[in-house]
Amino acid sequence: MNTSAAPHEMKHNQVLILLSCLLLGLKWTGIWADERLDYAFFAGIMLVVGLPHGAVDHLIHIQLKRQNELTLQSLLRFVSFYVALLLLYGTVWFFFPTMSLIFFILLSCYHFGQSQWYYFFSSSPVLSGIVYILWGLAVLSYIVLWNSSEALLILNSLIPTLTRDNLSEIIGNKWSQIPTLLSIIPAIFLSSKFRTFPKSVIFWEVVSLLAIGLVSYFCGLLVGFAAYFGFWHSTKSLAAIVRNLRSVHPGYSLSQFYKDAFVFSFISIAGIVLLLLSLPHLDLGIHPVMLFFVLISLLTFPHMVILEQLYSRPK
Ligand SMILES: CC1=C(/C=C/C(C)=C/C=C/C(C)=C/C=O)C(C)(C)CCC1
Repeated sequence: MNTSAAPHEMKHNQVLILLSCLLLGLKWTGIWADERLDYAFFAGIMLVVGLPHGAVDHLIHIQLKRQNELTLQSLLRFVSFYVALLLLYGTVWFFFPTMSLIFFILLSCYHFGQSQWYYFFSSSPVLSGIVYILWGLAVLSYIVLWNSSEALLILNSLIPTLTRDNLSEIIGNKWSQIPTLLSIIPAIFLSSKFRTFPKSVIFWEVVSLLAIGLVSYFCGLLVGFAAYFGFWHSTKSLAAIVRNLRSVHPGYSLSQFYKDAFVFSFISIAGIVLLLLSLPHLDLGIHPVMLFFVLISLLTFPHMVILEQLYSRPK
């Protein structure tokens, strides 16, 4: 348990809740109605925090390995490891898309839960792993199941058998109730923390889930995902990364972070834009947003391995 992190996580949650209210206000009043704004918001979030938060993994890696300096040799070794994992996972996606999607979703849920609730755990990797996955599943279900038509359109281009009819046969037509059911276990977990954490910390975690749910429900798939991914996941991971680097390089600042993140953010953006532009010529029959998620999953796979080491490091 890391109770000393609770106050700043609570403040962070409050700021993000405020941002979510602002977003909901813009949507409800009709000021934000143009669909092009949804795409612009999605792209903006990816550029400003989404991609950069995963672009200093090389620095975290050398810091965790207790090497003081980044040498050309250590950078090359790291990049080879990254590219090897990326290519391996890319090949698996190509041959086994359904299995890869399930793997990606479970890993993402774990990664999402970890960035939000890491401070509730210090040991017990099994319990924390289960709780992280369940938290992530609840949040992802708000985003995907409350926007199921949009989500199916994207998913269907990768897995043609994934249709509403086929899914209804498995889970019936009670889609929209699944997110509420999935919220029960994180809620039970939070109530078990009343004795060890201040009530206000628990309260703002509940409101955070509510805010993510409301934005997902009212703002559509793209904005719902971008708001969760950008506001909550990326800024929280980014804060953890900066805190970590600051523990070794006192005075490490946000502007230094963005300078350090520039090269790999630029390479990722250029790669994604290139692949999306060449999509019409590749004849893959895959929806551009789905291709984007596959590309993100490739970049995210090695990133999750590095962040796992950062969060599970003894405090
Ligand atoms: C929203 C959404 C999906 C899930 C996306 C996920 C799970 C993204 C995870 C990103 C991560 C983990 C980034 C890490 O930094 C699907 C199901 C692919 C398609 C429908 C829309």
